[in-house]
This record gives sequence, C-alpha cells and structure tokens, in this order.
Amino acid sequence: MTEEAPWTIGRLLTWTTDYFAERGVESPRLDAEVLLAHARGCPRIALYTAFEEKPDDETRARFKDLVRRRAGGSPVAHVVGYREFYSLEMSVTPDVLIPRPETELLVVTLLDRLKEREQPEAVIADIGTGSGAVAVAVAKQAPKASLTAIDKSPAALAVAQRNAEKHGVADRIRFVESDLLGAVQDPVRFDFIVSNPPYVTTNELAGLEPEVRDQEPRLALDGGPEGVTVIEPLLAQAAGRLAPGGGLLIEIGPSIAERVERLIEATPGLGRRPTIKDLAGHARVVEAVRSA
Ligand SMILES: C[S@@+](CC[C@H](N)C(=O)[O-])C[C@H]1O[C@@H](n2cnc3c(N)ncnc32)[C@H](O)[C@@H]1O
Repeated sequence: MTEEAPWTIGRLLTWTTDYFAERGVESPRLDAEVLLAHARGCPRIALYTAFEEKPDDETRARFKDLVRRRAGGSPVAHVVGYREFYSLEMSVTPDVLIPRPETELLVVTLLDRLKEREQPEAVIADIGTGSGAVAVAVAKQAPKASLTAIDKSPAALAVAQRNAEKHGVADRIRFVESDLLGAVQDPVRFDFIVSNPPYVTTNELAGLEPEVRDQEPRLALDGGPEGVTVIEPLLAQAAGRLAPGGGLLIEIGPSIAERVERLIEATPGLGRRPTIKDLAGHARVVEAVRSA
C-alpha cells in the first residue's frame, strides 16, 4: 500500500488549480495562489520558495473555506477582501467595482500629464471613484496634488475613504457624494478631471460573465443603451469646470471609442487629443483639453 503524498503547498496549488479549472474559473492557478497566500498570511511570491512546505491544519482549514467560496462563484477579490491596483492593496466589497488592470493606464496617463505640464500641485477630480483606486494611486504618486473623489454611491465612498486612510493619503482627498459634479461647489475649476465611468452598453451587459454582471454593482457598469449615458453629461460638465488648458481623461471601452470621440468634438470648450491605446492595442483612454 502506498502512503498518500503529503499536502505540501505545491500539491495544494496543483490540486486547487485543477479543481477550479474543472469549474470554469478563468484564472485557476492565479486564484489558487492568491487564496493560499491569503490563508497563509504571506505575499503570493513567498509561495514560490515554499512548495515543499506543509501548511499547518489551521492554514489548510482557512484555505479550504476560501476555495469553497471561490468555487461557489464569488470573485476572488470578494473572497479575500482586496485587489492589487498600481501595486497597492485596495480593499473591495460588493459595493464597489473591483479595480481592473486596464484602469492603470488612466493613472499612468494622468501622472505623465502632471509631469509634462509641470503641475505637481494640480487640483484633480476623480469622478466615479468607486473603491478610490484611481484617486489613491494618483495621490500616492503625486504627493503635492489635491483631489476631490466623487461618487453617487455613499457605500462606495466609505470604501474609498478607508483605502485613502490605509495608504496615508486621506488628508489630500476630499470625498463627495454627488451625481457627477452636481453637488461639488468647490473648487470651481480643476486642472484635471479623470473618470472611469460606467460604460458597458446594455447589450454588452447581458453578455458579461455572471461573476461580473451579478456580483459587481450595476451602477458601476451600466452605461445605458449606447454606453454613454454617464459620459455625455460628464463631457458637458467637465467643459465648464476645467481651468483653461485643463485636461480631461476618461476610460472607455473600445466599442464606444468612436462615439465618445465624436461627442468630445461636439462639446463646446473641449479640444480632443488622440485616443490612447492599451497594451492590447485597444482604444482605452480618451483625452480632451479645455480651450483657453
Ligand atoms: C466603473 S466604476 C469605476 C470605479 C473606480 N474609479 C475604478 O476605476 O475602479 C464607476 C463608478 O462610478 C459611479 N457612478 C456611476 N454613475 C455616477 C454618477 N452619475 N455620478 C457619480 N458617480 C457615478 C459608480 O457608483 C461607480 O463607483
């Protein structure tokens, strides 16, 4: 009779990866690693040098519970309560969109513009801040900038406030519950307005993975029949609230890029700049500048 192989970290990862793959989990190995690192209380990278180690019973019990919840359809970020964004751990709950890697391009572009225009002390609005991912990452990288982070959802703002505190930037981000800039009186003008608004079209929404469609807030995703229900009024408001020469950066999905470009061109006071593509070559961030 052969003795069963011990449950080492390597074996737990292999078994769980296969189990997730059978259940149609999109990134089975990555999810297995994130959950085991969380159960073990270590960074994911630390698993790579511990494949032969046998986790204690408590760690294994914690891991088993996390695996069960993930296999039951909860997004891995909800199971562990955070998602990494711009190398920062952002707390997430079902009240906020789980920050996506694509959105890092919005942050990178804004930081580039701050440098190019030599405006380290810029006054910035982040509209639809959700978990606060964009505002917090920008505040971390631009230590003299001040931000107003806006959301229609008070529950999302509470998560964003927590993330700002966790990363030590709460003193430079003001959180405001508002429909776009409607309830934001002060400041009157911004040097930059950035936004990752809801931009999924009604048709696209129906075809999204249930894990996204059913477990992330509709308010964060639903851009209406053409995907521009929030973007259209946002353009008009931004044109009136940017300082002359101020910049507007909006994340979009490739399917609505042309439509948004035409809308920018039709907005008095805004001059459109070339759309920025992501690493996959998809149109991802539209840009405009407020004419003087
Ligand atoms: C796509 S999520 C982006 C969240 C976060 N900025 C990120 O990139 O991960 C869009 C956010 O916009 C908010 N939102 C939707 N409509 C809004 C409106 N009219 N005014 C303010 N916020 C709005 C939603 O509550 C949601 O938090």
